[in-house]
Amino acid sequence: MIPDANAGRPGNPLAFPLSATVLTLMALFTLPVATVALPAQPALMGLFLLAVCLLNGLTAAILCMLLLAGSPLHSLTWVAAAYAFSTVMAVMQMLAFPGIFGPAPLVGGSGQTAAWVWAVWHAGFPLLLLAHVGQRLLGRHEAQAPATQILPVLFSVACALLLGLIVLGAAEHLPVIMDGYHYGTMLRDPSGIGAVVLSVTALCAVVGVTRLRDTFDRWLTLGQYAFTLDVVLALAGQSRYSAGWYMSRAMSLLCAGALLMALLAHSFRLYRAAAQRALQLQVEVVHDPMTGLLNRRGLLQLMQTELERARRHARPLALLFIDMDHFKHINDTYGHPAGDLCLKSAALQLCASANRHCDVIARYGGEEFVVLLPECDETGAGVVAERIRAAVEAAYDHGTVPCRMSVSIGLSRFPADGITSLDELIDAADAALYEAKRAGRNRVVHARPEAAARSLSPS
Ligand SMILES: Nc1nc2c(ncn2[C@@H]2O[C@H](COP(=O)(O)OP(=O)(O)OP(=O)(O)O)[C@@H](O)[C@H]2O)c(=O)[nH]1
Repeated sequence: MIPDANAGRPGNPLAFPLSATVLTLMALFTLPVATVALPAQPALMGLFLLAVCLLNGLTAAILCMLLLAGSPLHSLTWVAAAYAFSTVMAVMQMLAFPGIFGPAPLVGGSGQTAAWVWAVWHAGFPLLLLAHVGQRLLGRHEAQAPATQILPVLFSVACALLLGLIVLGAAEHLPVIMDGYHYGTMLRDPSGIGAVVLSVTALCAVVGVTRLRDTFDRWLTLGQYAFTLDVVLALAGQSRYSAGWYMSRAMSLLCAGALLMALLAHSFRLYRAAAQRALQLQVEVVHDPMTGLLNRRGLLQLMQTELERARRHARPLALLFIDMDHFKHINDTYGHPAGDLCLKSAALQLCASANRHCDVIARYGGEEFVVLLPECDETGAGVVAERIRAAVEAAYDHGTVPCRMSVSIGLSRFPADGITSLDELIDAADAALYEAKRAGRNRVVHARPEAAARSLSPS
């Protein structure tokens, strides 16, 4: 379902079964003592609802952001809606629960307002998950634009607000499901039975449709499993502040946190993959894939820096412009793969011949290379150029290429008369290279920039 998140990462296979086992054991240990009354902690309920609200809200927000960003998580749009619904209902329950903001509830005088908010909440969440299952069964999510996918979330928030406000305002007129702290009647009432049936149905539907195929399916299922246990334990407890009631709060938190953990792990993996790709692109954009040398873009970036450094510290800088001789003939006679092999071999000879740490070697384009030699005067550069020429020529004797090959090299230097910029340094070397070709190839020619400048200037 989400290829980008799970590519090559099946996740820890034990995490899901272990978590499900822990939830089951927690429920099994609690059920026999579910009705045991424990000390009332309304302030704890405030903290709990705040946490549930934050966890659900974060889950919904992250899902919405991923949806808007065009993530392939698009089939989770109704899941985002369900968590958004839970967020609003948690706020409603905070307002309706006595003892959080004062002895009386902030809104809704009736003692059963909070119970009705709970009933609506625990019917709405599984219903929205069933909508998610329906959407996956119909496969309707693929074609929708990212912004359209947020509509179910807006719809669920509107429903939660409307239903919540109705319950807050009219709970006194609804059937009685709360007697003091006791809500045992919900076990026989549609409000309780409905919540159980919907939760179990949603759980079975999620398992049946997703078949727990990927990480998200598993954590979504775990969240719904915790939600179902939340409903069962709350009803089994039959009254506020019973063991079952407290354990159901814990389950509610786990439901809110399960998918959030999976989303955070997903976001972390996405971020790490993006950061690695960005680094990789930074390298790729300045390198030639065939030879592994710098490409023209990378070379020009470095050259500018080296020229400024040479100018500032009055140090010499030399440039070799290198072109393979009769390379078209090599391609035509031996084929392009052989031509490529020759280029790679020539690149290796360049690296072996200009081997100072500061030397810069680049593939300028096609069968042209440039070697930049910082801290190297004309004599030294001539030695390196001759070494390169001889090494390329000797490659055939060493059996690394299928044919004889040679290079012509133009050498320019800085400082020199008439050379003040990068372009002039390159042009001077290029002109010298042209001289080398004209003079018969397989040779090194030193630039005479003053002469070149004179010859280029219109008479
Ligand atoms: N195999 C291969 N050939 C390339 C590559 N890049 C450029 N070439 C070839 O290099 C050849 C360059 O030919 P020309 O510019 O005519 O130069 P040349 O044949 O070397 O002749 P001179 O430079 O005058 O000695 C062309 O046939 C290009 O197709 C490459 O990456 N691989």
